[in-house]
Amino acid sequence: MKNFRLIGVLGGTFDPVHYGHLRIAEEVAEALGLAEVRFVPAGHPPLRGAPAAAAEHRAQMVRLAIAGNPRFILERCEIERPGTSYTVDTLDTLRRAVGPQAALCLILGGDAAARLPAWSRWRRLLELAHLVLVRRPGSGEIPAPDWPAELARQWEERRLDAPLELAHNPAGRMICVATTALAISASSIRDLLRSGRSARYLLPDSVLDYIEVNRLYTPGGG
Ligand SMILES: Nc1ncnc2c1ncn2[C@@H]1O[C@H](COP(=O)(O)OP(=O)(O)OP(=O)(O)O)[C@@H](O)[C@H]1O
Ligand SMILES: O=C(O)c1ccc[n+]([C@@H]2O[C@H](COP(=O)([O-])O)[C@@H](O)[C@H]2O)c1
Repeated sequence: MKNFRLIGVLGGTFDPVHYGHLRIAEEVAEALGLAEVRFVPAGHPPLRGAPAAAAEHRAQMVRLAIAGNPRFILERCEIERPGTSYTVDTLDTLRRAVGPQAALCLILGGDAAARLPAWSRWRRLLELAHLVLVRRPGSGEIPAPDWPAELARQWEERRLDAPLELAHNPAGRMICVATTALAISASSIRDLLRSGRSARYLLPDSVLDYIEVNRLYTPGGG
C-alpha cells in the first residue's frame, strides 16, 4: 500500500497565535505522523471583520511561536496574496507546491468545522486535502448537529477511525483527532490585554514580548 507524506495545514487569523493553536498542531502531528505542519496566517480572513493586528505582525508572532520546532513552518502565501484569503485557493497553491507524493491535512478546530458549509467551495476542499477535525471547548460536537445533510453524508462516507490509513490517500478522507481541551482563544487574549490584564501562560512569552514592544492590543494601539 502506497504511503503519502502527510503535511498538516493550520490556517488561522492568529490574532495572536496561542497555545491552543500550538498544542493542536503538536498533538495532531503526533497522532497522524505528519511530516510537517504549515501555519498559514490569513491576509484577509473571510467571514469575519478585519483582524486587530496587521498581517505582518501576525506572521511575525507565528514565526516566534514556532521557532525551535523543525516540524512547524510559517507559510506566507495568504499574506502575500491580494484579496480575501480563501482556504480553497491556498490548498490549490500548496497542492501544486508539495508534489504528487504528499497529502495535505487541513486542521480545523470545532468552531471552524461547524461553519465549514459557509466556506468558499467547501466541496473542493475535500478534493485537495484530508480534513482533520479537532474538538474545541465551547464549540459543540463533531460532526456538528446542524451540518447540512450533504456534509453529514460526506462525513459518514469519508470518515476514518484509524489514523494510519490517512496516508493511503492523497486527499478526501475526514478524521476527528482527540486533543487536550484548552479553552484559549485569541479574542479572550485580546480582551485581557486591552483591559490591562495578564495573558501570560496562554501564549508563548516571545509572542507576549512582541505584542508589548509593538504595542498591539492596547487601548491606544492596533
Ligand atoms: N483552543 C483551541 N482549541 C482547538 N482549536 C483551536 C483553538 N484555538 C483555535 N483553534 C483553531 O485554530 C484555527 C485558527 O483559529 P484562529 O486563529 O481563528 O484563533 P481563535 O482563537 O479562534 O481566534 P478568535 O478568538 O479571534 O476567533 C481554527 O481552526 C480554530 O478552530
Ligand atoms: O475559505 C473560506 O471560505 C474560509 C471561511 C472562513 C474561514 N476560513 C479559514 O479558516 C481559518 C480560521 O478562520 P477564523 O476566521 O476562525 O480565524 C483561517 O485560515 C481562515 O482563512 C476560510
